[in-house]
Amino acid sequence: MSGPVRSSPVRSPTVDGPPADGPPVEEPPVDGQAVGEPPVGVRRETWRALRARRSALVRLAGWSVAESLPALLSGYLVARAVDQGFLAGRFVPGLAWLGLLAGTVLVGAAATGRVYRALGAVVEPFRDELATRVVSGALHAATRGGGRTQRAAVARLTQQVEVVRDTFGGLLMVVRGFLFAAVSALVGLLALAPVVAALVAGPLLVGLLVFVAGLPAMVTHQRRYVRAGETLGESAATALAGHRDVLACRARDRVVAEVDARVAAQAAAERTVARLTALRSLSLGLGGWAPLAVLLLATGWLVDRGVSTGAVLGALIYVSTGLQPALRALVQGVGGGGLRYVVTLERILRTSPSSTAPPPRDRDHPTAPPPTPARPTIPAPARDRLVAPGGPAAAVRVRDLTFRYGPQARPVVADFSLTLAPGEHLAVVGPSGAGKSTLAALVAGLARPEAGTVEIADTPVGSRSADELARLRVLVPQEAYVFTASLADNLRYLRPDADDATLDAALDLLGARPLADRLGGLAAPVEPAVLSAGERQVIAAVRAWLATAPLVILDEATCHLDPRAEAVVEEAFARRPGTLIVVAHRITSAVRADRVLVIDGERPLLGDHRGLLSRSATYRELVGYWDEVPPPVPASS
Ligand SMILES: Nc1ncnc2c1ncn2[C@@H]1O[C@H](COP(=O)(O)OP(=O)(O)OP(=O)(O)O)[C@@H](O)[C@H]1O
Repeated sequence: MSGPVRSSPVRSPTVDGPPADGPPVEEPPVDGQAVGEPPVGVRRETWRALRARRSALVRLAGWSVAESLPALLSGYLVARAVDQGFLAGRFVPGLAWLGLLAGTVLVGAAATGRVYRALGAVVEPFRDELATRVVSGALHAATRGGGRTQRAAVARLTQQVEVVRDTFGGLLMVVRGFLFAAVSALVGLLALAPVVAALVAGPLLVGLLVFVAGLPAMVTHQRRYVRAGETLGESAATALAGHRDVLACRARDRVVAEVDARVAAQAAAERTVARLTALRSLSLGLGGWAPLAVLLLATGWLVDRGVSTGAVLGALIYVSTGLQPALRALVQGVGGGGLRYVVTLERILRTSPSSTAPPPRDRDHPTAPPPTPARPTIPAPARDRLVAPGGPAAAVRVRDLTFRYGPQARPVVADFSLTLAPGEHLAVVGPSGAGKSTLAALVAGLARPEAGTVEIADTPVGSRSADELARLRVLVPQEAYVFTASLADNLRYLRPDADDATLDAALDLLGARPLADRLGGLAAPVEPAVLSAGERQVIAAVRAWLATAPLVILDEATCHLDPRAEAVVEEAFARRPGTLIVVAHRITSAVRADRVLVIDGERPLLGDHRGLLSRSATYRELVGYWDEVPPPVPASS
């Protein structure tokens, strides 16, 4: 029974703790960003990246000066061409001034290529740093969390690194472009006539102020929009990954409603972001268009005050070809890519630890992995209860088992002990990823523990051959193995001496008769590819039921069957002589078992269904996913 639609954290289970049971531990969200929080370290990180590349920035500035030459001289040269050339009837000097302007344009174009080269020297190392940070963060998280990286999270983060790279480069270009264009234009205007510069600078400043004042709100809503997109993605991915559980626990409507709500939230956030673009248009209108209007309106007044016609024309050129495009690029670049830069970098910094900060180490053993917290083992009274005094030997005895998937990984099973009496029926439940299948593999002798022992029928399973293990236990995994041969051959695989009557009886008992009839009887060929997952599970279940091994472990082996067919199979196994462990994915499996082992992080518990309902919040939470059971038993029962 795994927790549906809940992506559980990787936790190390041990079996049974004290009866008291605290509230379930909630995993902190991957990103704890609350909407409206100020950027975390984005400014600091950006300055650090810029300071670390000072020489590249100096080169960038140098080439930017050369690139800005046309912006600096255009109005001035045009004014000269008009005043000293064309208006005075002297075409050759007029054309010479324009020729000079063409020369500056060529110089500027040549410098633009160099600008991009210098830009790469600033942006690319920053991107590499972030990529390193993301990858090492994911590796550390994986080694802390049991060996598996969150592939979706890493893919998302690396995609975000590319977004930061692009937007960082874009931001540098537009801010730099605006600064050089604005300074060039203002210097040019001052050279033409200081009064013209004053007329242009006023509205330009107002437009800039409006834009800067609106930036915090834009950042907040952009962040909300990004977060909404991610929440929607996570929610949809979880729902997809858990669709089997969702259907099994009839939670479809609830999950659809949840995903719908996320879609609506993202749409609302996107609408707000779109509305805020109006603020950008306002600042562009004030800073870019108002100076033009002011100049045109003031033309007569300027000429009366002795400003030449060429100077007025030159001023218009400064505004329309220099200031206005640069301001538009700034407003659009900062309001679009710039906001994405802030929000995306902020998320990377939150999600991935700094690569310069080493992971915590044991001081005495510098190469030791991070310490894992001590975990409780089954207390003695609980262990004793499982074996009747003076009764037969234990069917399964697990002692102090510890297992991890890699030397640096956190243990999935730690100091785990458990004893099952012969004939006992145990259900193992817990959220997805809690370690149920790992435990099943360890008990079956398929995984080798780092420490501890497993005995089945008083026989240690460690270093046994496959044949010896097959005599001790049968493990039926979720993906049933069926091979191309007759149905009878498939069923006899673990018990070659079974006669047809035995096979027929097993088929009837496990509810597999309709399938056998449809296939054409025991002698009919079985083609695995044309069977459904449920049909393959039925065949594998009958085969396991026929085996003579004293222990059967069903690891979600009936998950593709409907509840009624599953009940038939499990009841057949429960009546079969021997011990049964069921990794359960429906509450009915837990209700049927003698005992239930709840694996969930640091507080695993062992008990029966009713007892666990009254004393385990985790168990109640798991049960709450299913609507096919009666409400929890009150604490007094
Ligand atoms: N081959 C593997 N390599 C590395 N880590 C693994 C491997 N198999 C499982 N894990 C990790 O071990 C932990 C326990 O996994 P396990 O499959 O035993 O959980 P489970 O409770 O059976 O989950 P589910 O109900 O989803 O099958 C998880 O964190 C999982 O990511």
